[in-house]
Amino acid sequence: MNATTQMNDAILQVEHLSMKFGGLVAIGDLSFTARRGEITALIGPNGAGKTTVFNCITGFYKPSEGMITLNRADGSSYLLERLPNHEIPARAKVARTFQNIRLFSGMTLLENLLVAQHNKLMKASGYTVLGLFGFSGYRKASAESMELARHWLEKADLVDRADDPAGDLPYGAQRRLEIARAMCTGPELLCLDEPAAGLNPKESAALNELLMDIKNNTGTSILLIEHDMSVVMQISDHVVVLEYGRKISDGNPQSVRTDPRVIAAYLGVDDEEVETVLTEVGDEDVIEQLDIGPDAAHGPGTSSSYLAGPVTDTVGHSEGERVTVSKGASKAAQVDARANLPRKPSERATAKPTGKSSTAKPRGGRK
Ligand SMILES: Nc1ncnc2c1ncn2[C@@H]1O[C@H](COP(=O)(O)OP(=O)(O)OP(=O)(O)O)[C@@H](O)[C@H]1O
Repeated sequence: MNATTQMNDAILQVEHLSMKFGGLVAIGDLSFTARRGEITALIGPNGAGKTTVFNCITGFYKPSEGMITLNRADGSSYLLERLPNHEIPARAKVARTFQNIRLFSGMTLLENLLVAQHNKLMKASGYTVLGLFGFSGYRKASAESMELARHWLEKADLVDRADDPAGDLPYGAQRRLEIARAMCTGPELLCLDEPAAGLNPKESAALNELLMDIKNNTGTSILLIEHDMSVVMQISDHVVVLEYGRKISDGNPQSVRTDPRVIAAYLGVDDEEVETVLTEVGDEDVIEQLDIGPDAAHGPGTSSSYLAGPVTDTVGHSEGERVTVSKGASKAAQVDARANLPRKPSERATAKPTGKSSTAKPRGGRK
């Protein structure tokens, strides 16, 4: 694969992105790529910086440093951090949904999908009232908008409720309507912020089906923030993991799932599974870490600049050795530090589960 092909394969390139809020470094030197036609998931514990990354991509925040490049299928590229906010959906073709549903709840489902196409319709009217009645271009655009709205209502399995107010829909259906509305803008990159939050298993399955349909049958690539690991593991092609604003893992779902740094930072798997995986990688120290629970001293909210800081901390090791890690080090960094310790081969071979039950949970709860 040559360099040009690789460039075209990347719909989104995030390079050395940093976002600071006063003394708080919410994102620190983050780089990753989302490939065209794939579902890329951005995961990490609460406060890891996922929504901040979305806000930088979609123009809500201007990053402190770094470059965000959107490569459209027609070969044009846009530096999103330099594009005015309103041009990001219109020119770069990036659409997003939010953690909190933002539908027009008093409008019908159909009206919600037509409003999303307002710009296209206004353009076709020539921006005049006369245009609304006189231009054949407007009538054609209007018919196309209705057709597109109907298409996405069908895809979202909502066509039977087209004339109901959006606010009357069950929660899972509202989530699908939001995605349908975003798809009516014809995005090349669809950014979804926790689309499965609050869904029951049946609604979650319907969401997975809709997202797989988008992936397989449209040219739209998906970037997804999600806490629901059943969604992430089932539909993602590529997973990027953040902790304290830094990338700690990047790969396919299977490799990320078994990465000890991820397990230590973001316990999105069953307790038994955590122990099995850690035993397989021979790291009993991490299991002990998990039993201690979340590292409140290093968590968000307790430090005004927890990514930076030369202060060091000395951590006792079960075999009497001592590992020095930076005081602000994340659990992932501590796992890395321990991984560098010399170990006797015989000890590695005989590593056994401790039999202790891991009690640590992902930091914080869902919003
Ligand atoms: N506008 C802001 N001003 C100050 N701090 C902010 C702002 N937005 C985000 N932060 C801080 O940046 C850090 C990352 O927040 P962010 O919401 O991006 O995390 P997240 O990974 O999306 O979390 P969650 O999973 O809970 O949604 C947090 O410490 C948060 O308090």
